[in-house]
Amino acid sequence: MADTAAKSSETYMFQYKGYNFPKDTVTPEYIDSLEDFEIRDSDVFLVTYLKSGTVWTQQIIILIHEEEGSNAAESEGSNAAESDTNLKRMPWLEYNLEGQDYNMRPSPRLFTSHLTYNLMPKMLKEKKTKVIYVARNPKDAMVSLFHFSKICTYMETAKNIGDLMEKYLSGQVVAGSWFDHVRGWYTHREQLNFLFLTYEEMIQDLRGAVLKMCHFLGKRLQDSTIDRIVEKATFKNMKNDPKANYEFLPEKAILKDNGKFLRKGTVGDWKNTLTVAQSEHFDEVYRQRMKDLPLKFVWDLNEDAS
Ligand SMILES: Nc1ncnc2c1ncn2[C@@H]1O[C@H](COP(=O)(O)OS(=O)(=O)O)[C@@H](OP(=O)(O)O)[C@H]1O
Repeated sequence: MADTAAKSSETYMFQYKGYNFPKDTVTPEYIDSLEDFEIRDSDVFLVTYLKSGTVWTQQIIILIHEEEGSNAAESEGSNAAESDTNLKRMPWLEYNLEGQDYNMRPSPRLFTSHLTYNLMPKMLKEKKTKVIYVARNPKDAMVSLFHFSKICTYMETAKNIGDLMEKYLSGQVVAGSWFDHVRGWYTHREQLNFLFLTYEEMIQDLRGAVLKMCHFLGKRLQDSTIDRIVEKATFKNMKNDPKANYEFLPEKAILKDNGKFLRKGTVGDWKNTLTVAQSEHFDEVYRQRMKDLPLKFVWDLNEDAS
């Protein structure tokens, strides 16, 4: 057994305020400091649970803001911060990997976060700050995590999907429970300036999702600009986009064994991974945990949301 697999979960993460942080990436003091982090009306937060389409939506939000500048001129793209990676342009609130002083960033500041609602800056609900929350059906998010755990240096490598599933369903993985994350954000949506999207609707209608985001962000872009954003956000193009594919991260920070952040980008890959019994067990837990939330997900592109 590989060294990494033999290590226990505690070697890789620590629990703080109900959330599981990867070890050595952040301190409790920094997380505490976020409570009073000064939010601006013009800030935009993208919030997701792990493996739910974060870097994809991040690319779209960045492009919407950059292309806005080039809209009138109908140019071939924006020159704004062209050399910067998406990580630099839209950093994680909780993992300040670039060591930026967030207070010094010019508006509008774009942030990414995997945090739960209760860990976010408390000013969030007092401001007009825009929050885009993207959720993915949890079977696919778990399968994505399963593969990611094999290439991610800050995570315990999953022994097998059954073992990961037990941990996933009880929230003993990085970022804690999918159920708690979605519930925490969804139930506070009316107190926030909030757009809820799903990974699956982005797969089914990427242009429609880009338009929804433009509308929410108050950006009126020309059709040709929207087309350009959609094109730059396709799986194929993002995979080859060095500023968006996260292959720029040094191995010690995240990816090992030449692992790819953009793996498959589909809906329903769980069907290739879970046994029928595992899937039924997942469904049972899902039914219990979600029974009072009016959320529906697409689990298979040939079926309606349920
Ligand atoms: N453009 C595009 N189109 C479709 N799918 C995409 C795209 N970009 C990223 N992805 C897929 O999103 C999954 C990674 O999720 P996250 O970005 O949330 O990962 S992370 O939590 O920030 O580590 C991961 O899903 P899986 O392929 O199922 O593993 C990525 O492939």
